Amino acid sequence: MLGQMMNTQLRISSILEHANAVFPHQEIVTRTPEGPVTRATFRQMRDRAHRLAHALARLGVKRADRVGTIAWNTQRHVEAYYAISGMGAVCHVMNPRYAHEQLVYIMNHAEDEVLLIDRTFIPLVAALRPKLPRLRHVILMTEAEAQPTGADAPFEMLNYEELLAAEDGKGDYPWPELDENSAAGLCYTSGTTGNPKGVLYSHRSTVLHAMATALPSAVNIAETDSVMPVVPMFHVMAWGLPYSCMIGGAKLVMPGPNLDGASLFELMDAEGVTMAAGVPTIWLGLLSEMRKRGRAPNGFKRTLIGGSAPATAMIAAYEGEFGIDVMQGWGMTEMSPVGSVATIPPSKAHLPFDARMALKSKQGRQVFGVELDIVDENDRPLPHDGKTSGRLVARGPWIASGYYGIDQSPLTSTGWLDTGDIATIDEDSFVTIVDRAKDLVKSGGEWISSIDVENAAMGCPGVAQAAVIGVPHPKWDERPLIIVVAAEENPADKERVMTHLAKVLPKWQLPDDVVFIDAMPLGATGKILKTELRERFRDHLTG
Ligand SMILES: Nc1ncnc2c1ncn2[C@@H]1O[C@H](COP(=O)(O)OP(=O)(O)OP(=O)(O)O)[C@@H](O)[C@H]1O
Repeated sequence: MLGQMMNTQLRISSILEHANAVFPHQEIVTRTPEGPVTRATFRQMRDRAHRLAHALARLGVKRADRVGTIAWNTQRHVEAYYAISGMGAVCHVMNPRYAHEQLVYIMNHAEDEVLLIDRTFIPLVAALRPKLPRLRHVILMTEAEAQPTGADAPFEMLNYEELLAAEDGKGDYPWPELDENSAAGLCYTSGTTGNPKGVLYSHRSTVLHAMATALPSAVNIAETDSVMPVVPMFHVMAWGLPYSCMIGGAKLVMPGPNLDGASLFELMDAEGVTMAAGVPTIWLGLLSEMRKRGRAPNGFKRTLIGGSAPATAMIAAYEGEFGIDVMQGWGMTEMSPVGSVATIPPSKAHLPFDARMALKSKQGRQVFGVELDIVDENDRPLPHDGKTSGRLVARGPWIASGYYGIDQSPLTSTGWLDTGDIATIDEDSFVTIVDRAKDLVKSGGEWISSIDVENAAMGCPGVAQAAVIGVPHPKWDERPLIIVVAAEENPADKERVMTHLAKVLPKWQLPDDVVFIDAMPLGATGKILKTELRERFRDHLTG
């Protein structure tokens, strides 16, 4: 017997219409790539998204066409998210930090017909343009009067505001009644091995992911919040925040291109940001700015840190020095991205500070909708005892079942997504990522977690950043090498780092050497690029 409830479809356009109906006066604030801070209400933004959809239709965009974006976190980019997906086309976000040949591959593979860009990326697109035969229009997201001409416009660009102005008075765009499984968004993983792979989100997966992440047991997004997604909109749809904030009714504060600690602090302070989200390297910058000023930005209460493991020392500094609640999130492009969030359950709230910080250093518990498990090499489930480690697998309605346009499956033999991470899960469902399988240091048949050694090093005074890699060793196959960026104040030296590590790690896990560098190489998403470090220091122990 079937239930008798309506089978209305989950669509991204319904998020926009809901926000317009229920939170019409809520604001989106942007520090634009041009500099000034702009603001609009959700209602104004919704009307502009309708006009953009009209304009794209006039340019010939049809259902299922791919429309690319290379843009910062801005109001116009959010409008593009809603207009493109709402009209039934596919919003293809691209990371401008990818290598040129990767971007050319991605855009040709996705067959983008129209591309929306910020002015920062004119030189980048000028270099790519001759290699993009399918691309019909490039739209520059800037004011009409700021549209470049002559040598500043090396290829033909339409102006975003002129396109919108031409649609004035047209009224609402008739959002099509799409099947909820229709494609809505496209994001390519960086593909540290081989070509990038496209993950194709649907309306259903996007809406469900946004609803689940907004829940109090996950990221907890409310109308009283002012949320700043520092995580770029070109990286896994800014972890779904442009959707979940409009479901929850939270004010959106978009930082544009300036992501240094001082710029973030100023905008957060002015806009009363209560919750901000980004990768660990961003929060190191903000932490040092807060220490310089001796205070946190006005109203700042919580931060969501994910994308790679935040050091326990940093979590403890946010909480201990500034009273800011750190939530760690774990996930991946193939998972829309959120899989788990670490928050302290009431049953553990009485624990001493260090024990609570240790719990927050785990990657947290699965959010509703996602099932997580660990398996052995034959895909057989392993015990959730907090000790046994295995390959972390996931399944759920916002987890990829394949890649766009290529015949390569990310699934295990039992149909779960293989995340490429090695993890333990305890009796309370807390997941601990031991390491990415490819980052584990394999020393004489034993595995050393680079995350554990990095965490230990980050607790050493005078260490600003630490990365551990496995390098070839004549006797043990691989041994850990630690690469350190020393803090400006009271910088650590080799002896201090090794003495500190010897106090907290077993002897066999101690790195064979400490190397100091001026700055960590960062990948396209702001994570430390271990592939580059491995390449650079491959011969360090063998000469
Ligand atoms: N909180 C976290 N703690 C530890 N690792 C994390 C965390 N969040 C994400 N990760 C790591 O990031 C991975 C997902 O990365 P993502 O999908 O963003 O692409 P990426 O880092 O660019 O990698 P690639 O494109 O090469 O697959 C996870 O599998 C995990 O290894």
